[in-house]
Amino acid sequence: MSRAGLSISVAAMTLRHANGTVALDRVSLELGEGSICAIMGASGSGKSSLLAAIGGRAMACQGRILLGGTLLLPQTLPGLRPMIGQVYQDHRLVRQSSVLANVLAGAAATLPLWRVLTDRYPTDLVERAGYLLDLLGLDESFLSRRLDSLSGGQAQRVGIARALIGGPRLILADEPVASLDPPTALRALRAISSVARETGATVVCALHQPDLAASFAQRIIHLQKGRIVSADGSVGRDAA
Ligand SMILES: Nc1ncnc2c1ncn2[C@@H]1O[C@H](COP(=O)(O)OP(=O)(O)OP(=O)(O)O)[C@@H](O)[C@H]1O
Repeated sequence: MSRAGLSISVAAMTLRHANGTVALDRVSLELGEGSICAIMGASGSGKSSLLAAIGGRAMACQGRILLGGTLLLPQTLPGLRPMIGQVYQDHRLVRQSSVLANVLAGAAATLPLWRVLTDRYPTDLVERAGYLLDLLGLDESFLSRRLDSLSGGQAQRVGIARALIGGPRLILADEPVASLDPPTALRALRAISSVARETGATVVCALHQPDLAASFAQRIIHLQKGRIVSADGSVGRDAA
């Protein structure tokens, strides 16, 4: 599995929420394909808003975003979305479904509809789900468990596996280790970066822990009140 990651180009982007709050203020950012970037900043600084904008979940009111050279617009989003794996801050998992079904949902967009509707997923994909969960520290006994029987930290790792299973060219992770103890957090970030290296995916990840960001990312971007106040490191894999 080797495909190029998506480059990211954000130019003078301003994002204003419906209530008038300016969450991002003229943010510009260039990330090379396959690079791993951490976004840091205090609560409310705009990390989730930036990830939402790049993931096409919040349209910029000014500026532009290009993913792999394609301008992000409502009409280009359906083509881009299957290339993006997203880890949400609030997990967005189906509590009544099994762990396996939740993970496989991340690959649904890449499969023929009949497979999704009949719940008949390719064997290699089911094996991949087990592999990813194992990488994240959840053994195969978790596959058949209902999501609502899991702890918060276990559920968070299911959300990570769901984002990774479709072989995304871009991984956007919003505080993916917020519910995890330090060793498990490190393990989860290593799982994300090892899958990204394997597939060539670009990664943008919001984190609160400076030590984890330093060990995980080639580049760290600091946000403050919706603006980039510093961006360490260089773009692309050469900074590894
Ligand atoms: N749906 C929304 N409607 C209105 N304002 C919002 C909305 N979502 C976020 N905001 C505001 O936008 C700003 C940026 O919020 P954002 O969630 O991006 O910050 P964050 O850095 O991810 O914070 P945290 O670390 O707490 O998750 C904040 O002032 C927040 O109150």
